Amino acid sequence: METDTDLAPAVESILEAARERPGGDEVVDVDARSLPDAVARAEADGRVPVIAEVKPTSPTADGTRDDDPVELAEAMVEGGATAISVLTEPSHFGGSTESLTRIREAVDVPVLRKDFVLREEQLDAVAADLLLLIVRFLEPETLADLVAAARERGFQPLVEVHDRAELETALEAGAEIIGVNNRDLARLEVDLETFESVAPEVPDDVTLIAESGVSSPADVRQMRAAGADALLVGSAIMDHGAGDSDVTENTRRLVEAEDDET
Ligand SMILES: O=P(O)(O)OC[C@@H](O)[C@@H](O)c1c[nH]c2ccccc12
Repeated sequence: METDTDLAPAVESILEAARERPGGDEVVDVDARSLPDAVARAEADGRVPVIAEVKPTSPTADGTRDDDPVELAEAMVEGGATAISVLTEPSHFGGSTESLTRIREAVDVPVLRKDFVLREEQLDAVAADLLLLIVRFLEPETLADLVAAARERGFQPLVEVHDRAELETALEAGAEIIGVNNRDLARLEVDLETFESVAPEVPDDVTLIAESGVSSPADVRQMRAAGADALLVGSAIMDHGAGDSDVTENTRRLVEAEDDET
C-alpha cells in the first residue's frame, strides 16, 4: 500500500470517512449469483457483458441524479446489463446499503457492492453477490485476509488494481475476478491505456473487468480487443449532467457495441 499523501484530496477524504464507518451487527451469509455465469449468458446471446453502475454522484461527476435507485437498476437490466454495481458509500457518492438491498430484491442479475472496505466487519454491512476490494488501500496481508473472509461469507470478491505490481498482489491474494481501474486514484484522471498495459499479464482463468472511463461504443470495442471479459460503466450510463437521460438506451448502446462492427 502506498501512503495516502499520494492520493487526490477527494480520495483521502473518502478514506478518512471509510476508516470511521462501522461494520454490520452479524456476519452475513450470501447465496451469490455467479458473475462468470452471467457473463457467459451475455456472450451466448450476443450482448457485450456490461456491469452498469448505480452511482448517484461522485467526486468527478457533473451533478447528482436523485432518481429512485431501483428504477435506475431496472432500466439498466432492461438495456441488457449483465450485472449491476451499486455504490454504497454515503458521503461522497450518495450511496446507501438500503439501496443495494432493494436493488438486489428487484433484479435477478448479480449485484456488486462498491465501497471502500478496509476491515473485516465492514464486509457485514450488507449482503451482495460481489464485493469490491481495492489493492491500493490495503496491505497485502489484509487483502488476502479480506478475500478469504469475503468468500467465507459467500461473496465473490472483485479485486481492483491499477498497475502490474498491484495485479501481482491481487493474484497472490487468490483473486479470481479482477478489475483494472482506468482511473488513477492519485489524480482522478482516466486513461484507457491503463487496462491495455495490465491486461496481457492477467491469467486466462481470471474474469477480467475494465473499469472506468468507458463512454462510447468505440471505447467498449477498444477494451474488448484488449481482453476485457466485462466492462464496468458508471458515468456514461448515469449521465449525471443530463438529469433525465435514458439509462436503458445508454446501457443498450454499450451492450450492442459489437453488433455493428462490419
Ligand atoms: O463512472 P465510470 O468512469 O464509468 O467508472 C465506473 C467505476 O469504474 C468507478 O465508479 C469506480 C471504479 N473503482 C471504484 C472504486 C470506488 C468507487 C468507484 C469506483
